[in-house]
Amino acid sequence: MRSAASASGLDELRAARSAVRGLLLSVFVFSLVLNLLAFTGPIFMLQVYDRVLGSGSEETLAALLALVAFLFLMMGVLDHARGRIMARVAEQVQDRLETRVLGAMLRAGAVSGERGWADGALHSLDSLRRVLTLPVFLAVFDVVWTPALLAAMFVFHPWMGALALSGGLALVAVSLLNHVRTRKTAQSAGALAEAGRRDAEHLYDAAETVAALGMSGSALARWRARSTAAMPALRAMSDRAGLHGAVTRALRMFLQSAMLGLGALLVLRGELTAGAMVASAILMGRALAPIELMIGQWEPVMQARRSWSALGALLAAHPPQPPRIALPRPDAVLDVHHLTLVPPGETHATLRLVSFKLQPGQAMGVIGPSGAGKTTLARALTGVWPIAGGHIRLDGAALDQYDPDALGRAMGYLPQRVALFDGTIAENIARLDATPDAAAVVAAARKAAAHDMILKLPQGYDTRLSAAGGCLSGGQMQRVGLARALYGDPVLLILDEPNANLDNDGSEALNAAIREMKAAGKAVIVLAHRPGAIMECDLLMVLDGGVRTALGPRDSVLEHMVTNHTQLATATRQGGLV
Ligand SMILES: Nc1ncnc2c1ncn2[C@@H]1O[C@H](COP(=O)(O)OP(=O)(O)OP(=O)(O)O)[C@@H](O)[C@H]1O
Repeated sequence: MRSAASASGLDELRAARSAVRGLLLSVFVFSLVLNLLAFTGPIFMLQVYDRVLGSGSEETLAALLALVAFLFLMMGVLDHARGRIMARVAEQVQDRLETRVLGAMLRAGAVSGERGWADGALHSLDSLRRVLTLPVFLAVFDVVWTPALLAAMFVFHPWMGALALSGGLALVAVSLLNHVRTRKTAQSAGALAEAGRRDAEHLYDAAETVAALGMSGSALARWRARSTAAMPALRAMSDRAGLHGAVTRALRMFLQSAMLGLGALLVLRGELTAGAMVASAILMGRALAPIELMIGQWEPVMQARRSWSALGALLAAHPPQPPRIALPRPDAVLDVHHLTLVPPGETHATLRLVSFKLQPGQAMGVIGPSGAGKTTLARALTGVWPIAGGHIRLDGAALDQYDPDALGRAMGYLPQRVALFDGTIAENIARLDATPDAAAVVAAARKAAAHDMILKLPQGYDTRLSAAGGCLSGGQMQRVGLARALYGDPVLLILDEPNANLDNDGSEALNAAIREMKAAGKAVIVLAHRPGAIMECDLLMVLDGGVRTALGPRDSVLEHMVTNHTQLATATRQGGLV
């Protein structure tokens, strides 16, 4: 079921793998040659023991040594080249997937707000890239030649072949047994370690609150409890890994001695030459090396397998955006009809059958108590949350008919909690544009009354900010956020609690910006608690419990509310209402 759900994502991953097929083929060919060259040592031993020692010819020994030196040099060169090619394979796979994974991750974050997605996806991509550069991946190319090397040992003597084969099978059996016995512990240890890491990150993000509210003792105790809970599983894993390592090492060393012992017995019986005995021991080492490597590095391989599935699921959940025909920049005509929205992952609608229209030059305020659905409406209007019913049309086109980035450029959005990015103030205002338009940056800052405030900073527009705002106060961050919303002359401006952190000057500048937008034929929506923010609004919509309870010219809606309120208060005083 899981594979069906993530099939399209896995197809994308397979397409990335197919793109490096040529490079992988060359690694395969190199591996073939390398495994043929693996016979160099055994053949040399055969020649030395069975020919040179018998004939006593120093010239033959010198010639053989020169040949062997050349062949080992070739092996070294090919092995190095193989490693270099794999590094390029990893680079290309990452290059092909990175943007797509990051895009899917951003969309996942916008919809679910879950930070775990982000960490998980980047970690998965990194573990895929890493496994491609590990020797264990090259061992996969070598292990296919193991049967050929074992067959050569059967040619020396069937018993030698049988011993090597059963030795290899014993190594694999020990590892499979270990894997089966530790699988559940490994999963729970991994999950607990991951949860502990997330906990620590959340604490770090909230470090200021933790310190200010004297929570460090209880926060650390909470984290410690989780970390202690993970210890037994981690200890069991480490003990098992140690035991497994010790058993496989002992088994491998015993196999080497057993091979020489069996060889010696066969030599004594005259069924094998001394050269073949030594050559068999070398061949066995070579044949079992990739198996040992794969056994030793099993965990990164399993991790990469899990990453492959996780990335497949992420890509399937957020498929590539279909190419859309470029629509002309819209006019500020907004038509929202019977809008119904269910937050991602929820079952209940938080907006129901909400309708309104906005024309160029109009500004509408949206008020309502906490939890009424104001921010939800902003998320729907910006196209961040998918709608469950009804429609939103901007200049006649549904939001998903626009290219998401083009739609974003046509809109200005000031969220309730302004998030800034690592970068300069200018880059932040220019929405991280690689080639910001300086004049437009300054114009947007002026409209948001942020220009003078920015100039007073030591580096002005080049002051570096961090995601948490850096050196800016809450009100300054909100002004920079407003300037960013106004950058690029948007046709529709959506402001969520825009004056929450503004002083009088800031509030006045905000109202001036709304006036300017209206005069330029743009539309503005202000979602607010505080009346100061809706001063410039012509229309007012009241939301309550996700439902529109009033809509009309601002003053008449307010008047109606006041009348209702007065009647309500009078009725309550007179005991008319329960
Ligand atoms: N990410 C979310 N997932 C699920 N439900 C959500 C999510 N965000 C908000 N809600 C729910 O949607 C409803 C409307 O919330 P919303 O944030 O839109 O209210 P609001 O009017 O903006 O409130 P406030 O004035 O306090 O900001 C609330 O009942 C809230 O619990």
